[in-house]
Amino acid sequence: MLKVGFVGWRGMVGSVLMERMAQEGDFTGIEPVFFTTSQVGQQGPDIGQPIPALKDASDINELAEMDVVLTCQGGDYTKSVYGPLRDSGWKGYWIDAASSLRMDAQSVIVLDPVNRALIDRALDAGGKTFVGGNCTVSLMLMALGGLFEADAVEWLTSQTYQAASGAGAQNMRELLNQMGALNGAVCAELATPSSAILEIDRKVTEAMRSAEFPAANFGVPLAGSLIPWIDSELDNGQSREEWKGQVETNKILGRDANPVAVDGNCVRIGSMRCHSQAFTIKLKRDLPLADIEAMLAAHNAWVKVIPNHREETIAGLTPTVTTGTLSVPVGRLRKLSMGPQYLSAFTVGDQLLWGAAEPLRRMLSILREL
Ligand SMILES: NC(=O)C1=CN([C@@H]2O[C@H](COP(=O)(O)OP(=O)(O)OC[C@H]3O[C@@H](n4cnc5c(N)ncnc54)[C@H](OP(=O)(O)O)[C@@H]3O)[C@@H](O)[C@H]2O)C=CC1
Ligand SMILES: N[C@@H](CC(=O)OP(=O)(O)O)C(=O)O
Repeated sequence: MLKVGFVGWRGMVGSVLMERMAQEGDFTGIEPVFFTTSQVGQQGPDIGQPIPALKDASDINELAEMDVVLTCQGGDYTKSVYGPLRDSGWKGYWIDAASSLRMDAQSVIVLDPVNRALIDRALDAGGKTFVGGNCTVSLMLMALGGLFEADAVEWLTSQTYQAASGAGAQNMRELLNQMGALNGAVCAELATPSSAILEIDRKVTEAMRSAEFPAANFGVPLAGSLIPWIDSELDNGQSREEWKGQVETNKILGRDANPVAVDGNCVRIGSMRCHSQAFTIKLKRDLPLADIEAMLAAHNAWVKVIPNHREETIAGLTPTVTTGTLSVPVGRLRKLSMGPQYLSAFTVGDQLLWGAAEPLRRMLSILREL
């Protein structure tokens, strides 16, 4: 039975992973051991079976007892523990949510509905390090997998609308506090139907710009606004989040030698945990729209093609309907006026599920079946 050490299980991504594993009965058939960076000796999560007290996540000897270490603890943890653990001679499987090891030559970025063959080849070749992809990249490939599988994409540009959850749990709270602060600034006027909208707008703007506005985590207002920069700044003018688009897409697809160009703008908006993305896709050939829809729909069990009509779109292609589900709706599919090889598409996905926890859960299942 696989001895699996879980690190980061009580964080936001880790909690979603625990929930999914419980739903799928994934704790049967493994021996789970829970680790912590702050609560050594305390009780681990209730998973319906006895588990030992929490172990120290920095203890290399304890980690080396595991067949698999699955971490959602974050990049700093990975950087401090992975090297020493491997250097100790540990030959176990490392499954990670953080980005630090993604581009490492030894690691595979896992998204099995898209790259199961590549994962299997890596396992056959003795690969031991499997990392979840960036959320926008994974969600894009779940939505557009059919087009990539058919090698129909010449290049792609994406404009993202990324949720607060991508920045962490505190940021989700801050978004709600910002919404509350905006409402609080004008609740008297809102209760009076005759109050002037421009006066309401002036007060909202004043509240947003005030030094008291709760923005310690985002640094600036998100509610009532947006933030067109995610992650750090690179020398070429891209944000790191934008850079991940091309490098991770091609690594997942195993196309490093013949990469597809992927670039765009990554923007934080006031959604809770669903990332949305608008794509302009240059196709390699002029495919009929019906064929494109069929290709996309057939690619995996979670993608859902939404007909390009107003009612279906506003009912089925939003964060509100998608949040908390594994469904990846893709719609607004139409040829652009630039020509028949230019396709427009829009997708939404839960960034904590397919964007983070689900590929890791499924990688563990693949190991369990070996
Ligand atoms: N947020 C996202 O959208 C995505 C995140 N990731 C990766 O996953 C990593 C973890 O992200 P995320 O889950 O947001 O991190 P969290 O900040 O929610 O959790 C990280 C750790 O913080 C510790 N912690 C301290 N106080 C608390 C508390 N009150 N509640 C829960 N945990 C607490 C826990 O460690 P301990 O039990 O040891 O104290 C926990 O494992 C990221 O750094 C990133 O690398 C990957 C994809 C998407
Ligand atoms: N950067 C993503 C979330 C995330 O954690 O991404 P990554 O796993 O690539 O660091 C966002 O802010 O929406």
